[in-house]
Amino acid sequence: MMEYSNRVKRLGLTLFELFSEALELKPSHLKDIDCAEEIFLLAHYFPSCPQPELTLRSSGHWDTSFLTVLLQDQVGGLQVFHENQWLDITPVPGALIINVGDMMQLITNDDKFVSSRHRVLPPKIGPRVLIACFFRQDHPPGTFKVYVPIKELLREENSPIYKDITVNDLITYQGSIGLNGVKALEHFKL
Ligand SMILES: O=C(O)CCC(=O)C(=O)O
Ligand SMILES: [Fe+2]
Repeated sequence: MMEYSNRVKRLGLTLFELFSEALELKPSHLKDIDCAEEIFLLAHYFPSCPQPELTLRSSGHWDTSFLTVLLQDQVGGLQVFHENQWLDITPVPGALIINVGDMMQLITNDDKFVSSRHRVLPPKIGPRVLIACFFRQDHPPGTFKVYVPIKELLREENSPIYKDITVNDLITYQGSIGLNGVKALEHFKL
């Protein structure tokens, strides 16, 4: 697990460089504001479900991270909401899935990167195993960094859309409303 998370952290450095360049910022910009600094790792185990139609699907949600790196096995079940429909993210051996999270949307001020809504269907044939690495701070309370839209991305017609918040503000609010199809980031709109 340590080896894997170290490799994901290394991958994160490259991803945040590419995202910085896509935003026409200097390559180290997102790293310099500590987006790549920490990961929170979750290992999911979904037991097989003989009658998935009788269960609740894991609700659609948006990750609170800057970016999330997912490693899924061959069982599948992940779906992303795109153009008003749920699309299967079919497993590809050896491939990772990168999700844009709410903190990335916040710092880019809705300009280029919007967090992806996704959900997971229960596996008919399982179990399903998935490792999720969230690039976000995971600190003791009170030590979270406040994030603001990146000023280089703000133009006259593009003033800040969100309040200045920490990822903990998002996580706490999301925890209070649950995964009920409401995007936590919306709550922090100015
Ligand atoms: O199980 C999956 O494929 C996705 C898990 C997920 O979305 C999450 O942990 O936030
Ligand atoms: Fe997620």
